[in-house]
Amino acid sequence: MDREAFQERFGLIGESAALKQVIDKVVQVADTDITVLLQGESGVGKDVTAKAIHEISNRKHNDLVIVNCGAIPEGIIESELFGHEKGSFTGAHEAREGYFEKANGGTIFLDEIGDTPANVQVKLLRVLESGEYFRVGSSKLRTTDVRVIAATNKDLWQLVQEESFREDLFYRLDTVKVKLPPLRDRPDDVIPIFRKFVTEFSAKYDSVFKGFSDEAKELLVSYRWPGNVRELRNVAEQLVVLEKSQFIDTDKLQKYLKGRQHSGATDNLPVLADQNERNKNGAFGNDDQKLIYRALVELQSDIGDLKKMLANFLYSTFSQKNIKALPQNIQDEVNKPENSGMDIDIGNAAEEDIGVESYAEADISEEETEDDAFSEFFTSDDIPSIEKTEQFLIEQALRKYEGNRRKASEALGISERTLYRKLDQYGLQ
Ligand SMILES: Nc1ncnc2c1ncn2[C@@H]1O[C@H](COP(=O)(O)OP(=O)(O)OP(=O)(O)O)[C@@H](O)[C@H]1O
Repeated sequence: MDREAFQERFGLIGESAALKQVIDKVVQVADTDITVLLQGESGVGKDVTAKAIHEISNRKHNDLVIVNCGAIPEGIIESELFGHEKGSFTGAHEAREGYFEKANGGTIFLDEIGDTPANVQVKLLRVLESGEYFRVGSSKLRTTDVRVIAATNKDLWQLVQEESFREDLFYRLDTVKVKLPPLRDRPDDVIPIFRKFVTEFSAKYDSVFKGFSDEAKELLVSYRWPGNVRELRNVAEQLVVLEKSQFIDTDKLQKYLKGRQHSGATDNLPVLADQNERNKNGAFGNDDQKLIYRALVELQSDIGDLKKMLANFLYSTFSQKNIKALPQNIQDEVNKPENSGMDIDIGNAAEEDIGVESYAEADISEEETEDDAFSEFFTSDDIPSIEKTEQFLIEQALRKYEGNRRKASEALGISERTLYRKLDQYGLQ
């Protein structure tokens, strides 16, 4: 297959020398079993290229298994990749094959490979070198025959320098490196790709804008496109839908680009108020003020949550003696009833009955407190309602297991899902 046929078949538009070079290399190696490392910023086309390589390889009749190594929680990535045996960890009710097993005979695409945890990197190296691996919880050596395509938006060599990526794995992956250049480095590609998206979206939404001014075209080409082709696609879609029958000049186009026009610290602000959107005194307009206000309120609430989390953590981790050694303002926060891990809503009378308010203040051990609370609660003359008892037990269980909901639900003999529902029902955090 030649370059033009490849571009045509996979809809990869572009006329820049940089893209042509990339495609030539891809076509050259696609029909082999060689490992390919795709490198490039987010949205440059790594995913679509990996799929294309598989589609024209001699493995195309078998599976292409796509794994986003950065999206799988660290605790389960090994079993996801290599599978596990029944009973090998809590929750492993059945034996399960992993992605390498599924991809046997086909291709595995390891996206965001730079995010693979260190303990799994060593196992990846082995399977890449010899095709050998073990399921979690098994000592039986298995083999798989996979072609590996990996992708990263990070500089893997830099990760090696920082010792977060194994050097041997780096060299193993670095066999054929395909660097997909960012869109800003191939301005010749912008208009052709944009045209393709506009045609597609116009057909999809039965909508079209009237045309484009020359200045607007220039702006499209000179814009930095931090989100690369994905961002260009989004802009095309928005213009087709939101600017139906309109003529697009730079002002109109700016609306869809301006949030990302500038680079630097202001990129992190929720609002980028353009000078021309401010009033004559240079003050922010109404909408800007609202957005800034909303952002500040959210920030305040986030800080409040963080304070609570920290206070809860300190309360459950530190002894009262240690808490007393903390600065007074932190002690005050920790000793607030809602942060002392005892924010159950059981009414004042019941609180007094079981001595809840003394938890944060008394210099007594946790175990004594729990025992007291239980005996007082259950020997009280007033029979507490089932609801109050339930709340009390949930709170005690959470307290005993330091907020660990899985352990608490196990102790209570209910599912974790039921526990969540009850916490919600009783307004407990
Ligand atoms: N040259 C191109 N011509 C047409 N469409 C393209 C081109 N390059 C990329 N695209 C499209 O841009 C979008 C983003 O591409 P893709 O998902 O492959 O990027 P990526 O590099 O894998 O991004 P990420 O790292 O975020 O996963 C997709 O819709 C893809 O089809």
